[in-house]
Amino acid sequence: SPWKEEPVKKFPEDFLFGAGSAAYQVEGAWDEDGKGESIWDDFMHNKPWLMIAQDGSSGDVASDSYHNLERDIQIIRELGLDSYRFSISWPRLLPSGFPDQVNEAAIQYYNNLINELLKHNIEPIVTIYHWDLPKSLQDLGGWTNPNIAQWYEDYARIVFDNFSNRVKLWLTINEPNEICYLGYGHVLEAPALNASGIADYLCAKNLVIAHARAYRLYTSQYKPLHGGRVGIVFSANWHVPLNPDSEADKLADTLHFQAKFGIYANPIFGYGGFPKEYSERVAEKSAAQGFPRSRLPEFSEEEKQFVLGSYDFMGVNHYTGQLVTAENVPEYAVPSLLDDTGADLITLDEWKQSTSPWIKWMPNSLYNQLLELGSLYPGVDFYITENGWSGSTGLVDDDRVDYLRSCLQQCLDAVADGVRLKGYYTWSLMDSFEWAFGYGARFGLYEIDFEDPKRPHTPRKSALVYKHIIKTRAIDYDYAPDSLVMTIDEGH
Ligand SMILES: CCCCCCCCCCCCC/C=C/[C@@H](O)[C@H](CO[C@@H]1O[C@H](CO)[C@@H](O)[C@H](O)[C@H]1O)NC(=O)CCCCCCCCCCCCCCCCC
Repeated sequence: SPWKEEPVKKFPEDFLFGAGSAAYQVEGAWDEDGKGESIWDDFMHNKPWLMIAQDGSSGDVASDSYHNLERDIQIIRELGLDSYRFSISWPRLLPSGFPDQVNEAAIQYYNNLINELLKHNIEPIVTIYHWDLPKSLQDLGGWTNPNIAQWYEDYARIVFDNFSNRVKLWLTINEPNEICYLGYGHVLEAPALNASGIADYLCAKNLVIAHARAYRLYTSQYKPLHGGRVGIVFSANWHVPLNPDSEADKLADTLHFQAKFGIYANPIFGYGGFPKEYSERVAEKSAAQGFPRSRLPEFSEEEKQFVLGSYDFMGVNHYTGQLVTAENVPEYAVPSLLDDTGADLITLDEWKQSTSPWIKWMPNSLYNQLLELGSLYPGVDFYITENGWSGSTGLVDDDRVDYLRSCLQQCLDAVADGVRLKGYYTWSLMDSFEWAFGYGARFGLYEIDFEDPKRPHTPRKSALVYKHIIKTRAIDYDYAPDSLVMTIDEGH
């Protein structure tokens, strides 16, 4: 392999280096040009007390990308990215949620973005759904209503009809666990349903079927014409038993992994349906709690076969890791997913803390995660679709530089050890609306001044370091930029 023969490990020429964003986090223009209301518009406007930031912020204007397409293209070109990840807003494209009206202004905006990227040889990778469900569909039950699989396929068809002649890499859904568990099981994300152990499980089944419908639609009708590839994005943070010799900790780790990852990945990439151990656990708990059937729904044999194998690759979002234990587990709500797992999560004080309370720097977590995924799903191609470090305002972001280099080194090491990793997208291109944390957690390679109506952008040190890595396709730990000035290089 070329990876092992190089004295300094280098990324191959066809490895995609990118950066990412999501519509609600950057676009703004929340009610302009015919856009419909999303569950995040509703959450921020009507339930602000649920926000962690408690500052009344919202994505109404965000980074104002809807009005600053040229600026976004400029910074992507300055960085020399091979690829840019962005999402399409379902309520911007289909204001009612259904294809009865298709918003021409949305088609125009995404067409312009895609065309500009291609003009500069930047490969678009498009997320079809990154959390901004039309509120009208949530009023009908959202992801807990089995009809959503059909609604999502209808939406995906409009997306493919308009953009698949130019977009070759598709991500159906971003982070099922965060959608279902944090949004339907908790109040940490929209729609804040707070019905864990029931709504999150209904969501999980409907979501993987929706994904499979979009995948099969693409494969039968668009792939023969355009030859693209379709995947789904999971959040995969690294977990190991706190005490590797404890059978109880090992079981808690397995069940926790299945609850947060396996119930989404196994139906598509594994042996079909929900994972066996977790299904048995929830069935036992449900019976003991007086439910007439398991709270975890079942797949029919036909559904299992329809979903199984519905992928061309797996997108992986990775930020951190935790240790899992069955000891001193808090009294979780009953029923709830956490109660079903019987697990508690621990982090160590010596791991560096980011601005986001849930991200600590667990050494080597990305390498370990990639190795585990590579061995669980041999032959599958992977992309790191998100990885990043949150800080605060300021341009000299040395922690982010260190984290970036370390994570890219772990990618190189994983590939050298046989993992089929095809690309890496840092999160994120620019500062953006960080969900329940508002503008308090900054992930951007570019800083955005949210106080200024023009939303000016300024490169951080990490932007220059990432640019150098992309250009040389290697990690030079001694590289330090002379200044923080960014320009577009010849050929970009
Ligand atoms: C008695 C027990 C009560 C149980 C309460 C359960 C609470 C669960 C807490 C779970 C916290 C973990 C949240 C992590 C979410 C991330 O996976 C997710 C990643 O999303 C992607 O990342 C980008 C950066 O965030 C984002 O911009 C991008 O769009 C997206 O694709 N991130 C989010 O969902 C953002 C909002 C998270 C809100 C979390 C609130 C955390 C509250 C405090 C947690 C304490 C930390 C404990 C650490 C260990 C826990 C796992």
